[in-house]
Amino acid sequence: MSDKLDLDHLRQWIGKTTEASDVVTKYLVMGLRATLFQEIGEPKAGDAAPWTTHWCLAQPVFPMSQLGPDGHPTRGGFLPPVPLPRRMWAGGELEFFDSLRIGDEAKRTSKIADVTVKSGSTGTLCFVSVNHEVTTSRGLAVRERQDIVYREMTSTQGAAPAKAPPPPPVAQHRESHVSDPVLLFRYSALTFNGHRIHYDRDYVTKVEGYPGLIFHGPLQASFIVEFAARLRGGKPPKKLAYRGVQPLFEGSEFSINASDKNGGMELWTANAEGQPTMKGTATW
Ligand SMILES: C/C(=C\C(=O)SCCNC(=O)CCNC(=O)[C@H](O)C(C)(C)COP(=O)(O)OP(=O)(O)OC[C@H]1O[C@@H](n2cnc3c(N)ncnc32)[C@H](O)[C@@H]1OP(=O)(O)O)C(=O)O
Repeated sequence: MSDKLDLDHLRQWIGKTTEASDVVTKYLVMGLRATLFQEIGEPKAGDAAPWTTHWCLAQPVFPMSQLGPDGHPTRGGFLPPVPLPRRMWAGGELEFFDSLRIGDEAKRTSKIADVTVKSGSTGTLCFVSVNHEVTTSRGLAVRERQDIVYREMTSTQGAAPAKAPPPPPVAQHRESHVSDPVLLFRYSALTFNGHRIHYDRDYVTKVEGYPGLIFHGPLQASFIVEFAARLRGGKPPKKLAYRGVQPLFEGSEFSINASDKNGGMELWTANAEGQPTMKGTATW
């Protein structure tokens, strides 16, 4: 475990809150629909936005001088100053109560819920969980827990996997697309997310040691939510718990998969080899 991690200090951030609000616009909805491979249409005031539109709203805006080396705002403001260099979106839980609609003013309240340190197969991991609630004039729209993970640099990060992966799972429902850097750029722009691992190939390969640009966790979760809702006649899951299990890299086919289970669904995104990259369990 990293000796630089002062968990007692980092846990002083638990309970810290912040609020922000934003308006759902027609062009945001069109841009997100296009990025999620949906029909763009000509949306008008009052029309429902994609279910995870809240991730595009009221994102933190900082001057360039206050960004860290990874392109995110310097840590130690709302988020604790975790001294591990590689940030990832680990997973979370989403609950949907109402759609966001064009013209809505949405208010998000956020609270640091937990900070923990674990020892993973890839080294020391520091998880920061943030609870968010998004409301409109009609009431609560989305409640979520977002888990961010910070990883250390390891000398083996570029190494080949130690053992062969299991056979890929077979899905009852499957949709596939081809990814490219434009898709990732579009999602970074829609979410005002400056994280370099999504668009700066030199940085992601030479500094963070991954083999290529990385799909955003929330983009994969958005595909999962929209796929689940489509398979259930437009109704989003009441609850989706999801976890990124390995990075999904640019430049190849990827798929969104679902199988019915216990009245709900198991859903996952998968890479070109069919191996899951994000797994979720949805209930209605
Ligand atoms: C936006 C945005 C950033 C991004 O979008 S980054 C891209 C999306 N995210 C990913 O691609 C993450 C994919 N996942 C991984 O690379 C690995 O799963 C990860 C997170 C590095 C962990 O792998 P390990 O093999 O090191 O971990 P273990 O499986 O050995 O587990 C150790 C303990 O940690 C818990 N854990 C593991 N993964 C998760 C997870 N995703 N969420 C929550 N907890 C996790 C696991 O249960 C073990 O816990 P124990 O209590 O059992 O010890 C942006 O930055 O804005």
